[in-house]
Amino acid sequence: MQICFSKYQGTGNDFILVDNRDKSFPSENISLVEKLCDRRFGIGCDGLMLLENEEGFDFKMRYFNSDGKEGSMCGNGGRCIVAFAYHLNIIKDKTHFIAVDGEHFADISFQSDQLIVSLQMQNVDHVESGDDFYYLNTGSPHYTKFIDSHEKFDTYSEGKLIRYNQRFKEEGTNVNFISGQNNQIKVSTYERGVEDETYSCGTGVVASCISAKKQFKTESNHFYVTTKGGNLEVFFDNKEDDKFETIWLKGPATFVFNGKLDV
Ligand SMILES: N[C@@H](CCC[C@H](N)C(=O)O)C(=O)O
Repeated sequence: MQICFSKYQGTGNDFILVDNRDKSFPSENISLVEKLCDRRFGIGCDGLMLLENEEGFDFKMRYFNSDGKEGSMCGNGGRCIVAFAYHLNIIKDKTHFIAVDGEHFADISFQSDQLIVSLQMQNVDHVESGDDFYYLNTGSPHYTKFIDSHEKFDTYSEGKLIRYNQRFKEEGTNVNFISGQNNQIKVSTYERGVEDETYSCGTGVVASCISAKKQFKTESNHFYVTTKGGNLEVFFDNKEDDKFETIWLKGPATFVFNGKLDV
């Protein structure tokens, strides 16, 4: 069979996008998805997404990590599939779609020629605070830890140690390291399912901003985040201690290329 795909990236978190409205993609074939995502033997990406039809919504997002398994919510992936739906003329500048963690709203805007997607994320109503970490679910599970500096910091090795510790080895977790102060932070992420550091992780950046709000007790609910692959903004309402609502993740979602592959 031939697979037609588009490659997108959101702050360096890169994805294969397939229009699967005809349901022809063999999504149960884990080894095929894994091979397509492989950077040496396939197209190469952090994750693969299928855009499908769903009644009552503009589309349905299905996300697979690069290990080939269907994953939890991907924030940068969510922003990229909105750009994909826009380029397929399925939506205009606003959308309402469904993903594994529930419904999402998103808006498209342009800064110069750059397409920007603002994506509304699920509310967060519980944040575990440990001695030197926070743990919360922003659509995907995230462990967050503050570090003095990212200079010479080994996100891959340090992240892997936490992801495979006694607590997390079965289910896994994504692990984020945060430097900076108040509402201006830098975030690096080890992603489960990719089992590597990625250039950016949207749900991880949201989790990191909520953690920074708690850690620095800052007044601001609008955060500016630097990742290895670019800049993101996060803003939310926080009227009660651990309740974070109307959470938005904003940043560029960029088309890279189209391709066809015989498999
Ligand atoms: N890169 C993603 C997170 C993807 C999900 C994660 N790897 C998991 O399955 O836990 C993002 O941008 O949020």
